[in-house]
Formats: sequence, structure tokens, C-alpha cells
Amino acid sequence: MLEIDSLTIRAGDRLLVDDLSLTLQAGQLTCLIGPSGCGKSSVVKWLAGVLADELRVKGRAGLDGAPLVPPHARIAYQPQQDTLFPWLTILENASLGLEVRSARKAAAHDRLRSMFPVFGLQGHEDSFPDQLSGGMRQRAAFLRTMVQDAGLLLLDEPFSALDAVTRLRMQDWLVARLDENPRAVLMVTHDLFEATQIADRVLVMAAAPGRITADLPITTPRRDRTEANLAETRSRLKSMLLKDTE
Ligand SMILES: Nc1ncnc2c1ncn2[C@@H]1O[C@H](COP(=O)(O)OP(=O)(O)OP(=O)(O)O)[C@@H](O)[C@H]1O
Repeated sequence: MLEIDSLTIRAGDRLLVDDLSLTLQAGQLTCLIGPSGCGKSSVVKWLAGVLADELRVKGRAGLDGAPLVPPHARIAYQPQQDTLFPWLTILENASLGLEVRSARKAAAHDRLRSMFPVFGLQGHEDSFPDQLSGGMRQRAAFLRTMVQDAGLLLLDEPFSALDAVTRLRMQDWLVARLDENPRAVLMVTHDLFEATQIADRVLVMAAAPGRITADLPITTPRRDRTEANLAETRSRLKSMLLKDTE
């Protein structure tokens, strides 16, 4: 459904991303993993239409066979930082994605209220972000992203700020939401355990310049992803990541 063809990103003379091509399938969760600074966020930001203006970009993208000119209504982007506005309630924060898509505010709020229980946020419609735990804030950010009904979600390290237990719970929670309502997801992560636990496919990036060095399908069914069953996949992925940083 999404194709990137020969994406090159430069900052002045510095080559940040070099001739990167990839295809994403509908309904698949693809993790993009690689060392810090290899260009993962830049790829995602470009697709979302929020890449810094000073960066020079060459390359094309297509969505469902048509040229993609970001930002696109079928693509929802969740940036790395927690971008909930502290002065807005959780309901108001979550409805921003809909309001910018020109849905009427009252209709947006009604629709969102009905989604609060599924996102574990019932009763917190009128709370402010600093009254919630890290996991709840993250679910509120997901609610804002997912309510947009986009076919492609771009998630930039959505769990990196969470403690280990909350992170595990949120991984399961995300997979359950995607099972109910399948979308294509491109998710940036640093964490090979996370990638192998939840992804259908893992793309490995290397740095300087940023490029894809491996494409690893994770074929073990999610219900069978125990430590033992994933040990070999994790070990292969670890070797790929280490090889690329030698
Ligand atoms: N606006 C910019 N101007 C110049 N260089 C930039 C700009 N934005 C990013 N870079 C550089 O591009 C490279 C890739 O950055 P990017 O944030 O995409 O990497 P990343 O793999 O997502 O890193 P991390 O995992 O640490 O978030 C880095 O070296 C970064 O310093």
C-alpha cells in the first residue's frame, strides 16, 4: 500500500539517508530498528510531511498506487515526544486530530467519548495530562492518532518513555487494538525485544549514511512468541544490528 522509492535526505553536504526504498503492506506492523542517528525518525517525518525545511530530499512515495504528497489524510503520525498539550483535557487533546480534519467539535467529542473505555481512559475525559500516569498519557496519544481512521500509522518510538512493565502492557494493548482494527503501521524502535514481540516484519537500518540493511519477516504467530520461540530470531537480529555498528 505504501511505497518509498529511492529516498535520499541531505543536511548540507551530509548524507543522512541514502537511496532508501521500501514497501509496506496493508494490515502489517513493520518495525524500523537501528542505531541512534541512522535516520529512522527522518524517514517517518518525511512521510508525515514534518521533516525540517532545511533538509534536502530526493525520492518518491506512493500510497495505494497514487503519488503520495505528504501530509496525507490517510496517514496518521505520532511523534517521539509526548505531545499532549498540558492546558487541554484528555478529551480535548484526543479530539485535535479529528478537529484538524474538520470534523465538527461536538461530533468529534461524542465519538471519542465512546472510545475512552477501549483505551483504558474511561473517567479521565476531563483530566489534564499531568494527572495521568505515563501509560495513560501514551494511550491518550494513541487515541488521538487512531481516531483519525488513517490506513497507515507512523509511530516514532511510542513506548520509549515508559517503564518496563508499562511498556510490555502497552505492546500487548497495541497489538490487540490492531487485531480489532487492522492498519498498516510503521513503528520506529530501538528495542529488538519489542520489535520481535510485536512486528510482522523488522527492517534494520544502519547509519552514516542511513540505509536499510536487512528485511526480516517475523513468522512466529503472536500467541506463540515466547522467549524460547523467539530466541533464534532475536539472536539473528542482534547479529545484524551489531554487524552494522562495527
Ligand atoms: N534538521 C536537521 N539538520 C541537520 N541534521 C539533522 C536534522 N535533523 C536530523 N538531523 C541528523 O540526521 C541524522 C538522523 O537523525 P534521525 O533523528 O532521523 O535519526 P534516528 O535514527 O531517528 O535517531 P534516534 O534513534 O536517536 O531518534 C542525525 O545525525 C541527526 O543529527
